[in-house]
Amino acid sequence: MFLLTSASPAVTIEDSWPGYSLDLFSYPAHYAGDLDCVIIPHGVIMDRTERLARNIMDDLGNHDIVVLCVLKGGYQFSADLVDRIKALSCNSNRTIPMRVHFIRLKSYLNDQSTEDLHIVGAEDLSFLTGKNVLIVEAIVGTGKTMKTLLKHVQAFKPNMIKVAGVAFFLITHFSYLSDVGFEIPNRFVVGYALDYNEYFRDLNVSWYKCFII
Ligand SMILES: O=P(O)(O)OC[C@H]1O[C@H](OP(=O)(O)OP(=O)(O)O)[C@H](O)[C@@H]1O
Repeated sequence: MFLLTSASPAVTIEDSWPGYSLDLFSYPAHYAGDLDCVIIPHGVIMDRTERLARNIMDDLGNHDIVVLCVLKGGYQFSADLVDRIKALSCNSNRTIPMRVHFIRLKSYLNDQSTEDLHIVGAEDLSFLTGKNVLIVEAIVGTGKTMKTLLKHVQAFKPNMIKVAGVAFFLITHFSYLSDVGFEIPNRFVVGYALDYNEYFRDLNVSWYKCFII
């Protein structure tokens, strides 16, 4: 079993990046006053996701994969990434037969990562044995969630593991991240399925810097 790492560099959002003014974009009125700025507009996330899909195809084309979506934060990225892999598969001679499964991990309370990390559902991942696994996560912050998940998945002896994520913090450098969209400053971000105590999951699909903390 091996872990594919460092397939491509990420787009770097510098610490000094002030973000786009909220006035330039639409967002739900019930979040007025809670948000600071738009860090990454939706279109940019989509364009980057398309490229990640191509990188994954280049690495895994013709090998069937099991996509393991990390809920809840990973659901939007997983849906978008799988869509793009499917589109590439439909339009080329190289295809990836895919199966999609979900696993839920929960660690954050307010803006703090807690020691109390739970894996909910799909505890028996024996269907991963001998398979090529693509773990799809929204964000890697402290890395605790991913380390816990990797240990859990590795116990089922898959053939290969790749980790795709929308973003990781500039301060974290983990060798197991193979396809990451963006390196971002260590700020609390919401939107694109990321929450703050379950709020903001209904936000538009860009990423916003959260103002309330
Ligand atoms: O690298 P870490 O510091 O461990 O943090 C990353 C994790 O935190 C968030 O999940 P959360 O625990 O908030 O659960 P959720 O996805 O259900 O919102 C996020 O979706 C990642 O899974």
